Amino acid sequence: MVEETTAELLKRRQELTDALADAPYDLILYLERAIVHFDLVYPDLAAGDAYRALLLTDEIRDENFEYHEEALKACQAYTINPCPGVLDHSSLIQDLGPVTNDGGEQAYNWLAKLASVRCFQILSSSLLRCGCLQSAMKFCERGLGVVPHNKELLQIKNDIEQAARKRLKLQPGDLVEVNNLPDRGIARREVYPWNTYEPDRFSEHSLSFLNQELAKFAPKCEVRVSELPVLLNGGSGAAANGTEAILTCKQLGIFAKEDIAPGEIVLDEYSVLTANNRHKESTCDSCGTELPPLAENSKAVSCPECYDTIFCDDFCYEQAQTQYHPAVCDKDVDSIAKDPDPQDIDQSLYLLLLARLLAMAEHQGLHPLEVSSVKYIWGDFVSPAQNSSSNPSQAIYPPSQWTLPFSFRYNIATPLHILEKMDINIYTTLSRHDIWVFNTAYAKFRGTASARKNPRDGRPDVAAVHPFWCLANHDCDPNVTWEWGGRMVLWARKTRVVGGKEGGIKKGEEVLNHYCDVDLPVQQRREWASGSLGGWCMCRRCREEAAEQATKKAESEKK
Ligand SMILES: C[S@@+](CC[C@H](N)C(=O)[O-])C[C@H]1O[C@@H](n2cnc3c(N)ncnc32)[C@H](O)[C@@H]1O
Repeated sequence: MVEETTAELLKRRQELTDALADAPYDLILYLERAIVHFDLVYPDLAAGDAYRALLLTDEIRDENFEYHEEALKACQAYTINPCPGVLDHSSLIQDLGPVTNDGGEQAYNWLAKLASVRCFQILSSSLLRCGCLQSAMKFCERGLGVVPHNKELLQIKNDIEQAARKRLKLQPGDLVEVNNLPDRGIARREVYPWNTYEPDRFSEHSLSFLNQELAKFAPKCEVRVSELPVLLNGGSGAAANGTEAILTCKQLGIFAKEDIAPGEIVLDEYSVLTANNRHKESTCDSCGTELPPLAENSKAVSCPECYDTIFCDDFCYEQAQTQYHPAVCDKDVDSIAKDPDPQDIDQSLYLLLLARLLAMAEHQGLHPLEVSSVKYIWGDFVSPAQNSSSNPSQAIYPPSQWTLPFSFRYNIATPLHILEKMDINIYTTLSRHDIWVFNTAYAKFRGTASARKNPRDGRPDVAAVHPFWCLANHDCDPNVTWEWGGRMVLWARKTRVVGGKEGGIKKGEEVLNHYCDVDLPVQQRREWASGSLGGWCMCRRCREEAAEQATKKAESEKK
């Protein structure tokens, strides 16, 4: 029964998405799709639709806005009396006061105002479900500014306050201050049921493409299916220290096709999927390397069209020109998300990686999820069934199985703002720039991006995704080590961490990368893996060291 309903909602979602492709400025369609997304338990996507609808209400009401004509025309396809069903909601029309004239532009201004309040209702209730309390409260208050007695908005305000009291552990008399409300929320991390862009990563076709590419910068390696231990969620005892059989899963990994000598370079990868969150910082716009001080013999070049954009040398400039730069050249996107507040550093870097991906897609004429640097990345997705498993009306939001960090600012408002700055129409390009597309890219970046700290103040300010480097799985006794400075280089270790054995990688062995500092003790390595990978590392070294510690602890307790 429940399944049927989901199938019906998914069908309706597709119909509305198709209708939006034909009528991209129709705010009613956006609102209808928002409701469907909400019912399908994707409140993040509902908020995205309601926000696009809200922007269209502004377009209708201000004739100086860029899409005024188009938005008004789309709205005029509907009657005022009766108005579209999605707007005739609870006591909204009564609260706003009826329209006095049901013909001309005045009447459509009224309809746009009514629609804006409906947007505020959907935005505030959806963002509340994602845990973005500050944005939820701000939209709720904007709605109450228009219809102060609207029961639904008053109820949402009360719910936001309750959620805030719980989350901030406030005492009964404490005031809930909007500007102190937490705004970091969480959304579902999944291959959406309608996402047709995810490849079958284990197919012959995918593996042959990946291996063709890999051969260019890691000639002794190949991509193969690998069997990995399932990361353990909060385990202890036998399950955590390896005296029990461990669960495994299939993923991709990198393997040696030939013997690789100790100290030999295994992989040398160049990527333009980079981000820099400092404004006017002297790093190469393409590869992210710190530029040397200007000197007469400097190889650095600047773009002849927008002088502020600097590249290490002609190679980096060429890469930028062929892969992304023309899409952002002289477009005033440079200052967006730069010099963030300390608590926003990670989000700003992921956002700037998304901005780079959008520029690559635009310049290369591809859907963002088709760009080869992200297409084959696994985003640590959870199945849609598991994500929507709880009963929507009784669930506590956001539920614990949701794992994608989400905020109104970084997942909705700023990506759309960046597109506008790039002169991209955010309505007619919905299929490429829907919120689920941004979320999918974020999921892929979250598990794979590497960041570099600025040596002057220790703050991470440059990030990059190297799609092949990140195919090499982690092990706490790695057989390689790496360095990122313009290019990501992996070397075979001369000596292994465990037992000081000789390094090198034999033909057929897996390349064992390290994503954390392997000199840390097992407990700290596992804490890191829990935060970054989503569970305790179950590699042989972790299991053996945990077992050793458990034995020592048991012996000392006996004494
Ligand atoms: C950067 S990717 C590595 C490539 C990945 N195996 C693939 O198929 O694309 C990181 C993800 O691989 C998996 N992984 C890597 N090393 C692992 C390990 N030692 N144990 C379990 N899972 C691991 C985790 O799911 C992690 O989030």
